[in-house]
Amino acid sequence: MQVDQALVLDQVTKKYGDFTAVDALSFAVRTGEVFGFLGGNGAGKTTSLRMVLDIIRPTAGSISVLGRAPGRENAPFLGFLPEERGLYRTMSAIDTIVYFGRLKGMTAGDARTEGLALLDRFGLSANVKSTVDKLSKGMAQKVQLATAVVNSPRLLILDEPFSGLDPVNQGLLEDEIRRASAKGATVVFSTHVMQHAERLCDRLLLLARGAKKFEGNLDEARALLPARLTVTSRQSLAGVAGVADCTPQGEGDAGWQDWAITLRPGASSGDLLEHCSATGIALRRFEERRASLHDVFLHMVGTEEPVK
Ligand SMILES: Nc1ncnc2c1ncn2[C@@H]1O[C@H](COP(=O)(O)OP(=O)(O)OP(=O)(O)O)[C@@H](O)[C@H]1O
Repeated sequence: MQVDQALVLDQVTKKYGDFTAVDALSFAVRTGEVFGFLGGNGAGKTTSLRMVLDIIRPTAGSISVLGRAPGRENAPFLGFLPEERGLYRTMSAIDTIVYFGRLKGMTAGDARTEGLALLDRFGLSANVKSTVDKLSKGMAQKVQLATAVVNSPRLLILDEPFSGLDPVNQGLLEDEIRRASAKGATVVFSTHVMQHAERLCDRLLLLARGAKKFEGNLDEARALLPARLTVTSRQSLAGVAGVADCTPQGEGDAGWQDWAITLRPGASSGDLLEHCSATGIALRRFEERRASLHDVFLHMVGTEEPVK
């Protein structure tokens, strides 16, 4: 059965004693999208994903995974890369992948064929028979990624998948996420590195101290921040409607001055440009500085999560 929403959390809370790790969290991941699950250390990302996978149970609220409650029946359709990586050290790379493929209901033959193709794609064709303890950390992580995608899951969940990978392998992982998505999978990945999310996500959720701060797409996230502009004009634009701040930059040149402008929330740079042309304010430069997801994150979440 195809469901419109691959994953739904409804008012999910997880408490450890008196401590609330996840606080009445609600969100939905649409079928086929790449969804970023973002938050700083201790925000509650791993706790949430573990509840989705039925490793731990919520204190309150409900979860729907591919239209069903979390549980073993979902295994054939799911792929999971846990934050704490762990494989049997004395098992070979290919046997490890076949083992996980079998757990998800694949035949040994199919798991082996797909496993060999994955090892080849991940640059590990010379390590097919190497035992995990003979692999570097990054290589072992790629084997673990292969165990997560071997069954071509409908829902692929990756907990901090980029940590521990060098830039080349981070790129390879981004490609793998795009590949899974192109094949129709829904992908949810957690990260505190905003650049990956910026490049990959259709939509994202910002989590802080267990609670949702934002859910939406990148443009919606950027719109949360007041627009910033760099303008070169002969006069200050302070006092013009929509301008919150107008600060001179540098020395100026023959009457022309650079200004760093911050608009009021909701004010648009287009309106400001129109005002300048309508009132005859001469401009040599008018550039909007696009907010990064990192800026949004700092604005919404602040820099610090409580360290426990
Ligand atoms: N078994 C547990 N018992 C008590 N507290 C826990 C337990 N597991 C997690 N926590 C607490 O719940 C909070 C959320 O932890 P979680 O691992 O979900 O965060 P995270 O967003 O994945 O962080 P990180 O990016 O650092 O991995 C933290 O404050 C953590 O200390």
